[in-house]
Amino acid sequence: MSDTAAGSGLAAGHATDRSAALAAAGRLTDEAFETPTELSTASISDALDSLGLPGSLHGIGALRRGGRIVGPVFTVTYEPVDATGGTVGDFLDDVPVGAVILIDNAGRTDCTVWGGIMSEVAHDRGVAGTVINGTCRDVAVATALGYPIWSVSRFMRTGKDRVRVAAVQTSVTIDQVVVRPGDILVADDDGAVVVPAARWDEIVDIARHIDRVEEAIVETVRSGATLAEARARHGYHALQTRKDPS
Ligand SMILES: O=C([O-])CC(=O)C(=O)O
Ligand SMILES: [Mg+2]
Repeated sequence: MSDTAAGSGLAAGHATDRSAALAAAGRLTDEAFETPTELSTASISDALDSLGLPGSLHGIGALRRGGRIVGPVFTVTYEPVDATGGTVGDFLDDVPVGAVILIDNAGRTDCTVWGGIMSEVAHDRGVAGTVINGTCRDVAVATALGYPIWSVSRFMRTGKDRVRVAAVQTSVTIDQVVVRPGDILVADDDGAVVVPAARWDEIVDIARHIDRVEEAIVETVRSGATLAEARARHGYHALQTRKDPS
């Protein structure tokens, strides 16, 4: 058990080494995974558009402003239960350090799949954040911790006796976006977007190019051009236009 796990009083055997944890989370290792701090979900979404790739998770928004996460996805799928016995959070002991938990409860908003105890534990263990196709509660706890959450909504009725974990680390489909364990999720004030792990470097390069062009447009306007002139000069409209159908 590492010092970190000991210090937070967590169970022995929990993955605390980042490289091993990332490898366990999916197909990526630390070395293969650059995490640029500057790229926005908007730039990444435009980069995906330019390649004809899906990835933007429509309907899922930031619980509070100012959060930003980048990390490999640990997927969790929930299903409804008719009788008692279902619960939430059974998977949390297995989530590696640095992973982003992506929970698919089919967009259900009448009962939770995340709450304050889970925020406390995930925060202590160094989980990057939680993205939920569904709802969560105990938002004040997450806010006090600074633990970042993106979800469809917030609502206080528990998922206990209403849902249960059906699968972990299998592909999930959210808003027609197929997400595989180990794909890279980026989330900020504009929402959450997922990039296939194998396309990450390519998407990062394109997103950086888009950022540079957009900065040049603003500079061009500040130098005296009209917005129309600046956009035309730098090819603004075509930035995200599909160029390489795949
Ligand atoms: O029932 C839930 O949503 C879980 C919960 O409150 C918690 O983890 O504190
Ligand atoms: Mg609670």
